[in-house]
Amino acid sequence: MNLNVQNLGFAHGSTATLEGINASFEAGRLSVILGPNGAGKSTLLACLAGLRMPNSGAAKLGDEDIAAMPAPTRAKRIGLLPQGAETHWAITSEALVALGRIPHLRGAGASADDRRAIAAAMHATATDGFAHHPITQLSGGERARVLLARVLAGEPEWILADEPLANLDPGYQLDILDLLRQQARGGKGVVAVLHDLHHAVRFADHVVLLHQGSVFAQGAVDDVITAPNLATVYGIDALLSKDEEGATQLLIKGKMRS
Ligand SMILES: Nc1ncnc2c1ncn2[C@@H]1O[C@H](COP(=O)(O)OP(=O)(O)OP(=O)(O)O)[C@@H](O)[C@H]1O
Repeated sequence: MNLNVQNLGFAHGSTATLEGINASFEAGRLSVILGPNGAGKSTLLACLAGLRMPNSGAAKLGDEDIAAMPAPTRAKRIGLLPQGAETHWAITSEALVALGRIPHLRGAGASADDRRAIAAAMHATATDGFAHHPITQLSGGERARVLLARVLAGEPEWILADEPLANLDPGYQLDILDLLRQQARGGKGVVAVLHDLHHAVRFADHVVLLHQGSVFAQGAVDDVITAPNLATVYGIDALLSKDEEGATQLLIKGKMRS
């Protein structure tokens, strides 16, 4: 089942943020939304998660309008890791991850399934080592992984991650990207907003490049992350080539000279 947006428009007040967006995201793929600051990436992700109501068009899961889904159904099917998510109360990591099971609870406390899902999510994100530590005493990177574990614990069909690599060191960035790719290989739909073009080149199965609230290009990495597209959208001078194994390599040389 795919996640798709049809002629979607969204305005913050009277200012149009997204206009005429048509895009399709397939389960089993790691899709990446790219675009400069303010292009509308988070707003699009919020529409896909059903947290923003489009002013025109629709975001759909298969044929179902996401904005019209009952919230508990939506929360079971679509897990969102918001940008810059923070926690200000001293809940333990494990208790925070357990909150990801709320859509599944039936009032009788945690089931064996809940405990298994929580343990699996903490193991996958390497957060089990600080399961009993208060979240307020973790580093930014550790906290980011716990917040991702919370999404995974809900075992949603779709994982929407808004800048999931913020605060992570390079090693953990690769681990999280690997984890998101594994989730996609396992059949889930994964849509991540990223800023790092190198990561997008290396990990994305599908890219949607936004520019000023519209889709500038979408498709396979090699069709979207091209030197002319990067020059227009980001104003950067980039060189793309293939290495001896056929993998795309990106070199950002600098800003375009005007
Ligand atoms: N709550 C809001 N009220 C008014 N305008 C907003 C609000 N949230 C976002 N915007 C505006 O909508 C536009 C798109 O914002 P959005 O956060 O979707 O962009 P983004 O591509 O995710 O940016 P970034 O890479 O900086 O996170 C921006 O111009 C932003 O200023």
